Amino acid sequence: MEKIIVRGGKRLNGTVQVEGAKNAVLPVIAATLLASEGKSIIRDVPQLSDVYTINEVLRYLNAEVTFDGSKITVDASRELLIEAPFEYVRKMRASVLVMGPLLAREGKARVALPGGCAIGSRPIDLHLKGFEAMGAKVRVGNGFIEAEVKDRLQGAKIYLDFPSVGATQNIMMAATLAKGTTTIENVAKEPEIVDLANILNEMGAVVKGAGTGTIRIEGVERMYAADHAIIPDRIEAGTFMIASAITKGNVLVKGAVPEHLTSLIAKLEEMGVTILEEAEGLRVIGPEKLKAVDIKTMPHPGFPTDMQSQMMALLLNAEGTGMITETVFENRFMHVEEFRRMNADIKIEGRSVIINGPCELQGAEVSATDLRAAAALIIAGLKADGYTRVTELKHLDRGYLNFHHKLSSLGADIERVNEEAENEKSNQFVSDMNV
Ligand SMILES: CC(=O)N[C@H]1[C@@H](OP(=O)(O)OP(=O)(O)OC[C@H]2O[C@@H](n3ccc(=O)[nH]c3=O)[C@H](O)[C@@H]2O)O[C@H](CO)[C@@H](O)[C@@H]1O
Ligand SMILES: C=C(OP(=O)(O)O)C(=O)O
Repeated sequence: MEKIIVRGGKRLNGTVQVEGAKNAVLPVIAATLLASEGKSIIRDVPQLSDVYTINEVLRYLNAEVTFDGSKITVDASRELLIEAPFEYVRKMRASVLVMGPLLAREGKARVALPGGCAIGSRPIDLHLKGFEAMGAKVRVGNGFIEAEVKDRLQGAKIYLDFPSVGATQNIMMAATLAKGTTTIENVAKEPEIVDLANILNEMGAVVKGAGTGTIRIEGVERMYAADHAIIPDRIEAGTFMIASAITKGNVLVKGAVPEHLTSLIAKLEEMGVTILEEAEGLRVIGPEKLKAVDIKTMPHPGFPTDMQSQMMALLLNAEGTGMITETVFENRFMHVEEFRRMNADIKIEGRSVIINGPCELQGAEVSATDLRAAAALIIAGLKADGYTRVTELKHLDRGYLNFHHKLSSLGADIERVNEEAENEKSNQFVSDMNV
C-alpha cells in the first residue's frame, strides 16, 4: 500500500510552480472531439491520472491521442464511435463531458451512468435537460444514458436551475454545432468555463458571455483543430497557499492568478495571512497566530467547494470558533472523521461544521476520502505533532502532480513510500543475512 508520511513542524519556504488546471484540461480535451479537421494541440497539461483516463476515453472513441511531456495532440478527424463505457466513467465522472461533443458531431451519444461518489449523489439531469431542449431524445436504461437527435441539434433557450459547471460545459459544447442560436442562463462562471469558451472560439465556434451569468452560442457548420494552453490550476495554487499559511511559511506560488482566487485571498487575509502580488504569482506569508473565520462554499466567484477541506485544515489551527457551510455538495464532509483521528475538535451540524480551534493536532494514520481531502490531510500533517500517514493516494493522484516532491522542496519533512515494496526489501535483506 502506498502512503505519504509527513512529520509536522517545519516552516515552508521557497517557490512552487503550479501546473495547468485539471478541471480546465478535462473539458478542453473533450472539446477537441468537435474538430473534424486537423490536429489539436493542448499545452501545459498536467500528467495526472484523470488526464490519462480522458485520453483513454478519446482513444476508445476512435480519436488519435498522443501525450508527450506536457503537450497533448488530438486528431479526431476520423468518424467517431459514440459510446463511453462504464470502466472509464466509473474511474472519472468527467468522462460524461464527451456527451455534448458526440451529440453535436455524430448526432448520438451513449455514456454509462456515472452514479454517486464520496462527495454526493451528483446527478446529471441538468446536462440532459439542456440536450433535450436542443431537440435530443434522451433515454436512460441498462446503466446507460443514450441521447440521439434526428438530423442536427437546434439552438434553444436554456435556463439552468443551478449553475452546474459540467452542465454548462456539456451544453456549450453541444451548442457549438447546433443550428441557430443557443442562450444558456444561470450558467457557471468558473475560470474553467472561460478557458473552454476560449478554445471553442479558437476552433471556429462563436461563444460569447463566458464568465458572466449568460452564455450565447451561434451554431457553426464545422469546427477545426486549435492550439491552446491551459490556465494554471487555481485549486492547486490555493492548496499551496494554505500549506504556507498553516506552517507560518513564506512561499511564492508561481502561476497563481489573483483574479481566480479572490474569495480565498479575502478569507486568508481575514485570518491574518499576508498575501503579496508579485510578477510571477502570489507570495503567502503565514502569521504567528491565525484568526478563525466563517466560510460558505458557493459557485464561482464564491468560495470554492474544492478548497473546503484544505481550509478546514487551516481553521483547525486558528484561534476561536469557525464555521464551514457546504452548499455545493451534500456529502463533502467525509474528511471530518479523519481529522478527528488527528485530535481535531469538529462538530457536524447539518450542512455545516463547527471548529473549535486551535486544536493540538496529533499525527495519526488517516485515509484520504476524496481528492481534496487527501491534500487537506497532508497539509494538516505539516502542522501535527509527530508522524501522519495518509493512505488511499489514488485520490491525490487524480489532481496533484508530485505533491510530496513539491512540499519537500519547500522544506517539508515528507516522503511517499510503498509499504509492500519496503517490507519485501527488508525481508530480502533478512533472508540474505541468513544465507
Ligand atoms: C472536473 C470538474 O471540473 N469538476 C468540478 C466540477 O464538478 P461538476 O461539474 O460535477 O460539478 P457541478 O457544478 O455540476 O455540481 C454542482 C452541484 O450541482 C449538482 N448537479 C449538477 C449537475 C446536474 O445535472 N444536476 C445537479 O443537481 C451536483 O450534484 C452538485 O451538487 O465543479 C464542481 C463544483 O465547483 C467541482 O467541485 C469539481 O471539482
Ligand atoms: C471534485 C473534484 O473533481 P471531480 O469533479 O473530477 O470529482 C475536484 O477536483 O475536487
